[in-house]
Amino acid sequence: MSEEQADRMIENVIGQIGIPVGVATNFVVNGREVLVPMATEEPSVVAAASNIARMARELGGITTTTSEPLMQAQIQLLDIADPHGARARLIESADEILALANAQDPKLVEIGGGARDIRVRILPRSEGGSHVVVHLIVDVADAMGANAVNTMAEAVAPRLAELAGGRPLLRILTNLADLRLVRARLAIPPGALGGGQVVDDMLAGAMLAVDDPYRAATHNKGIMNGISAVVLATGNDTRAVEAGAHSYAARDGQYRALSRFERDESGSLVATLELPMAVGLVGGATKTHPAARAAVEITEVKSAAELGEIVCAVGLAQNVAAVRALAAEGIQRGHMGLHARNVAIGAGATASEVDAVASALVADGRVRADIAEGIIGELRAER
Ligand SMILES: CC(C)(COP(=O)([O-])OP(=O)([O-])OC[C@H]1O[C@@H](n2cnc3c(N)ncnc32)[C@H](O)[C@@H]1OP(=O)([O-])[O-])[C@@H](O)C(=O)NCCC(=O)NCCSC(=O)C[C@@](C)(O)CC(=O)[O-]
Ligand SMILES: NC(=O)C1=CN([C@@H]2O[C@H](COP(=O)(O)OP(=O)(O)OC[C@H]3O[C@@H](n4cnc5c(N)ncnc54)[C@H](O)[C@@H]3O)[C@@H](O)[C@H]2O)C=CC1
Repeated sequence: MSEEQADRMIENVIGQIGIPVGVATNFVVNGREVLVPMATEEPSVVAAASNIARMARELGGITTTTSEPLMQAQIQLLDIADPHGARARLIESADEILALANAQDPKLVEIGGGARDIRVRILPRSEGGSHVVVHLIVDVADAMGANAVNTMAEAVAPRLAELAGGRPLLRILTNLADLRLVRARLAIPPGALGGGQVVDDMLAGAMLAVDDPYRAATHNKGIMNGISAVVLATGNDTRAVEAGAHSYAARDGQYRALSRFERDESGSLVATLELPMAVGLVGGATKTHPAARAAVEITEVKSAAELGEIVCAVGLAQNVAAVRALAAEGIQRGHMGLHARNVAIGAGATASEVDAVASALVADGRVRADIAEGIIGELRAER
């Protein structure tokens, strides 16, 4: 991206930060071969996703589904004397409110999207009384949708307040986009994973992440290694997707794993993942960032829904890779093997020394800065 383009994208630009973009290979998603661009600074992430995508091919690759692209804006209403009466009045006027919302975005309506419904929630308020919150549900088509729904929310808020008999306060989308869910499933025979004991141990390890928030945080971080990398590469909003994922992981009141691991009747590992997925092909930086546009082209997707499904497939593959490594040889062998080049550079290796130092670190088995410094010293003494 040129400096001029960057300067138009955000404020007070002083530079740009380069993140490597790798391509995950071996992915078959809903029967289609897909190359997936991943932007990440972390070694072994691209390799791990490619590794499990390869293993999943034997039983047909990764299968995904998605719900409608429905985003929700929240409009908070204050000073309501009769919350239940207000709720009834608002629902009685739903058609008027939807028409007012749709008048804000003729382009979205023209392509088949637009405001679809309202929901009125009455929630207990911690300091006593209740909150009245209206959800405006909008089909955002191929957009991430935040700007689209926020514009509608601000436009309808005064009329909502009038109908409810109070005043509006917050008018903003929720990142807990639980009406815009994406799901992925894969199956791998035990032989490919290292045998039946490895599968049993993967199930036991994954179950700890269902029951224990300390483990769930790390398990889900592994999922987000894949998800955030594709979201970033395609110019989408990583914070929005991350907020959606983590809030969905805590939807029953306890933070849990986003994925589930089981064995099917033939003994194969079956892994599934479901989470909100607010990504778009129009709007935000997806169209303005040249590298993001090129990344989307690599995936050959035609809709935001399809992009979201691929993102989810990569998250699942990444998760299975990490849990397999943890249940088998441990994470350090594969991860540190690929991290060795970073350790070598950090220890001062020059471009011509990096590969030799990394290989020596892997052979030594101790991928550490002090060992790397010693190896560099030896190499230079030999010259
Ligand atoms: C790293 C591997 C894949 C090695 O796995 P391996 O079996 O030792 O390596 P391999 O050389 O036999 O390669 C197997 C396949 O991996 C891929 N692969 C392998 N190397 C490359 C490479 N250089 N470039 C591109 N692709 C690569 C490639 O698909 C290859 O198949 P091939 O193409 O050769 O037929 C494996 O050990 C692995 O999957 N480890 C998991 C690594 C991981 O999860 N890293 C994330 C960082 S750790 C973390 O942040 C999350 C965590 C772990 O805390 C989450 C959690 O706790 O749940
Ligand atoms: N909490 C959050 O997550 C927030 C995120 N944002 C930011 O909002 C941006 C995304 O907002 P958007 O509404 O997606 O962007 P946008 O407003 O740039 O684009 C969406 C608009 O594009 C038009 N459009 C044209 N073709 C379309 C198609 N095929 N499908 C759908 N719309 C089409 C529609 O008029 C639609 O309203 C991101 O940059 C995000 O970072 C902004 C505020 C809050």
